[in-house]
Amino acid sequence: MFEYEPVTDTLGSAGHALRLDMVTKHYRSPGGTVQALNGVSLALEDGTFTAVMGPSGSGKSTLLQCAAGLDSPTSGRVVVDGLEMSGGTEAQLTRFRRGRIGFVFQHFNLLPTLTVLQNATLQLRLAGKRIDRAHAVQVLTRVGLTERLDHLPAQLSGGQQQRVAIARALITSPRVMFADEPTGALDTRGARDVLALLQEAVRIDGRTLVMVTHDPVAAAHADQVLFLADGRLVGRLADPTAAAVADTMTRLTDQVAGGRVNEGV
Ligand SMILES: Nc1ncnc2c1ncn2[C@@H]1O[C@H](COP(=O)(O)OP(=O)(O)OP(=O)(O)O)[C@@H](O)[C@H]1O
Repeated sequence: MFEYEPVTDTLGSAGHALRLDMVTKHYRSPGGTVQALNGVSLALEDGTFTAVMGPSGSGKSTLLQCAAGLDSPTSGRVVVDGLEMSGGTEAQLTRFRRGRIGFVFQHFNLLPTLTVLQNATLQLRLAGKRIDRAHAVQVLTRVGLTERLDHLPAQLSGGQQQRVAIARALITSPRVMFADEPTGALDTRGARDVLALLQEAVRIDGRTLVMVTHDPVAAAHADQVLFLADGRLVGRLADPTAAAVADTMTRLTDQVAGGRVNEGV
């Protein structure tokens, strides 16, 4: 029996792969309390690609960590696949994430002593699931790594390592995939390949993707861009172009510098 109860309130989660209701996150630091997130609410439909942007320190990584169940909000709730995730023990959260949530990190987070195939199937192994080698090879073929199954991460380029990380996330068939600066450590070509694969995960497999990025070109691959400033959502751009994203970011950064965040972008 699963520990988390389905959400049956009047706000309605139907069709929403991910929903955040008034999520706040406060950190205690030597200088006092930092309000990293200040009442963030959003609802993302199935099979959509959302980029999250904002000035440094605006709360992007905190938002991703809380939405992905890697950290707990101070208040508010996170609903994935119609089930509330907030709260619970670390073991319960880990079980909840399995099969629902995939994560792609900026620095790949591969284990250096495991091969490509072993890294890609690690989550299944940790969950005690049977490894379907044919399926794993199929996913690795799709990300262009058929010839590299027995290589170690150190024998791969950055772009190839990130493709292993994408395969690792895809193999568990998650409802929602989170990517934190997935192209931040890659050259232009590596970044382009990774963005194409992430787009494919949404368009072909119907995954819901949330990606934090500083790069307007990367953000322009998404269906929409959400802008954060001082821990609040302050704007949204649908069908973004790189130029429109860059322009909005410039205005937002100027507003933050001038203390005019509440004007919206
Ligand atoms: N563990 C922590 N302890 C204390 N403060 C934290 C912690 N993590 C984040 N913060 C603070 O919370 C705020 C939001 O940080 P966060 O990393 O989410 O921002 P960001 O938008 O991702 O920034 P960047 O673009 O620079 O990566 C910042 O003021 C940061 O200093």
